[in-house]
Amino acid sequence: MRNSIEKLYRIANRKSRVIIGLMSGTSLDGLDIALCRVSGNGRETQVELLEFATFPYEPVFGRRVREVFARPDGELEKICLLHPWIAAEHAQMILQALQNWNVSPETVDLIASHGQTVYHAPRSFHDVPGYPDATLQLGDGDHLACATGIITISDFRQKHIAAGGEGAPLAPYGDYLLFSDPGMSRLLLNMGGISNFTFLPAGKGFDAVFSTDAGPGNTLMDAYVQKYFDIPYDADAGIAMQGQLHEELLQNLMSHPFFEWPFPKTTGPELFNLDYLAKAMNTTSGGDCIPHGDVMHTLAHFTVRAILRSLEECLSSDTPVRGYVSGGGASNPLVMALLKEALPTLEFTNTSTLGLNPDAKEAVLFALLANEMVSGEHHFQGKKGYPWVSMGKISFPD
Ligand SMILES: Nc1ncnc2c1ncn2[C@@H]1O[C@H](COP(=O)(O)OP(=O)(O)OP(=O)(O)O)[C@@H](O)[C@H]1O
Ligand SMILES: CC(=O)N[C@H]1[C@@H]2OC[C@@H](O2)[C@@H](O)[C@@H]1O[C@H](C)C(=O)O
Repeated sequence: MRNSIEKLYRIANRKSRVIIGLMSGTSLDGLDIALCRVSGNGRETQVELLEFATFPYEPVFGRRVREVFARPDGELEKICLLHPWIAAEHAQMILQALQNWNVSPETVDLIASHGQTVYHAPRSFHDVPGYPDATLQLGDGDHLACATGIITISDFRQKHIAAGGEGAPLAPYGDYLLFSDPGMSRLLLNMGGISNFTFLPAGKGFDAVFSTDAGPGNTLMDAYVQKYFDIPYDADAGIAMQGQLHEELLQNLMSHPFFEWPFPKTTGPELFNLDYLAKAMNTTSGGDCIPHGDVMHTLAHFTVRAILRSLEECLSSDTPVRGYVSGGGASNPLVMALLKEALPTLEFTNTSTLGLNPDAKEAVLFALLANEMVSGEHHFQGKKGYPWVSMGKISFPD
């Protein structure tokens, strides 16, 4: 153990570290693996993305995780079995990726593993008296460390909650370290299963940052076409484009108290799922016979309307700001067209114009959080819901 601590101390004191960042999202499509060279820390952090790949999951992964994913009745034994099993699956993918890249595991200093969120329950959602905000990610760090021989930092979200946050979004930490700009306010919008964004006011400190989950990104559209078309997602919004907006359904979708909850707030497929859609359709006149294309078109509007509702909190029409999108929703032409229509003065590009592959952004985030955990020297001024703390648990291979 002493050797491991001494090794970690040496890693912490080096000018740069080789860190593998991992992210597995709510679409359960695959594991993002980002091999990074991270230099410095705090606002002096520099990241070089050496390699990136998304390793697609075998169907068995999605099948097994979905037995508990976002389900309040998830069976304890399945959750227990998934924790080491997901870690073993991820370890195998990491070792395969390193082999593909001709990189020896011995040259990797740290793994930074988000794991797989299976349940996210902020108090505003679970509403169980006497219980705190809570979240659960599976894929145990000790198993990852033993299987790869690499010191592993994992389970980042627990410390965020312990220090006063809701466990998410964590993107603002990485966004602030890498992308805050003295001369231009920036909006980093991630449209994955759930949409979340970070607003970085020009030249301001971390305490001026605004970040929140906004609502469903792709998760409802994906779930709908998976159920009615047996396809993973509506590629290029082909189905949605054939439909039209059903205004009353959109109003009903937007009527949930979530959209009035105070900021920052977090959510997940625990709330935004097909039951949520069914309830909205049941309260819509003729809701049981809305054509699939109209439902999908309306869900695209829902994704954008939810984002706009949260943006009202931090953007005014005369705020000069540059927008950068990430997440698969950025590939949805209908969502992007509706965004641009609603925000005509906000030019959206993606983080590749800032030197970071948008597909790798979330995995790189966890590499940054691990870097701050082991080598960070700065405690930036946080604010309610955004504590600046070291996040993650350390697992040694021996
Ligand atoms: N060409 C496309 N047209 C429409 N939608 C697309 C396209 N490509 C990707 N998507 C959407 O992006 C999703 C995958 O993106 P991403 O990996 O960001 O989601 P995610 O893993 O759920 O992210 P997160 O974990 O942040 O929620 C797909 O399920 C789909 O909804
Ligand atoms: C509990 C959880 O896994 N939340 C995810 C999810 O996916 C997007 C959004 O909801 C975000 O809050 C978060 O992930 C990103 C990486 C974050 O923490 O910033």
